[in-house]
Amino acid sequence: MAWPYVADDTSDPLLAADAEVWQPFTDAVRELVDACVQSDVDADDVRAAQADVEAALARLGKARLSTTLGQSGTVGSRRRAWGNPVIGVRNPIAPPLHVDSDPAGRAWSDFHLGPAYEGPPGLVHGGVVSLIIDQVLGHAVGAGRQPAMTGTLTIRYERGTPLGDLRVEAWVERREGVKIHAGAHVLGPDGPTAVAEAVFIVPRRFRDQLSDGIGAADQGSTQG
Ligand SMILES: CCCCCCCCCCCCCCCC(=O)SCCNC(=O)CCNC(=O)[C@H](O)C(C)(C)COP(=O)(O)OP(=O)(O)OC[C@H]1O[C@@H](n2cnc3c(N)ncnc32)[C@H](O)[C@@H]1OP(=O)(O)O
Repeated sequence: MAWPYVADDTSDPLLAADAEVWQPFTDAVRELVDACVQSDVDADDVRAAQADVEAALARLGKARLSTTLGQSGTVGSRRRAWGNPVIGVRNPIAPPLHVDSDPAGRAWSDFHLGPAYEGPPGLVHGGVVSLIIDQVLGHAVGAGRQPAMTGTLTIRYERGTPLGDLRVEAWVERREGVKIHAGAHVLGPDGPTAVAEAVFIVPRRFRDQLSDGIGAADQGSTQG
């Protein structure tokens, strides 16, 4: 099976210009989501705001992409993860996280989660914690430039994760053939709130293309 991306020839300057338009718009929609869960105005204001949102929807709905943002790419398989729900430039669901990584297989991010991500009162929804851990694990594993997918993800929720400023760290622990074992945790003001173990798998369909980079030679530990 081929790469699941549709290549296009969008240049870097065009991409940057596109981001300049969409990023502020997405930020505004994210604030709208926050207002949706936090605003305390009366019913007339809510109805008036709904009409404004519906007008915006009519304008945006005039044209639609033929693929998802994740499927569209650029020449050379460079990916445009603009629709990603954790880091996407065009996804207001994304907090968004800015994730740093290094080639040794470590990834980390300092981020903020507001009331739109609440599960238990004042705490982050466990599924959101898992979403963020999965993504940042993906960056740690992807730092080795191997396209791998989460096979198994185990999370131990040590204590509630408070809404607010948080940090996530992930690291590759070892590679065993097509399996990449990795770990991660989310840190709140009082230390780790959730600790994860994961096994990423290089899917069968990618193994032939990557046979040089996978195997016993990749064994190693980079716990961070
Ligand atoms: C180019 C670089 C770009 C860099 C860019 C950087 C940025 C990068 C950011 C990405 C950020 C995304 C981060 C989100 C990550 C997701 O959310 S991924 C989405 C969630 N995961 C899925 O949807 C996966 C669904 N499952 C599958 O597609 C397939 O089951 C899998 C996992 C690919 C495995 O299928 P397969 O390739 O056919 O595997 P198979 O040959 O049967 O088994 C191979 C080995 O793996 C083991 N295995 C199979 N399945 C599993 C499993 N689920 N658990 C544990 N072990 C398993 C088998 O037992 C076997 O082991 P051995 O017998 O060899 O010892």
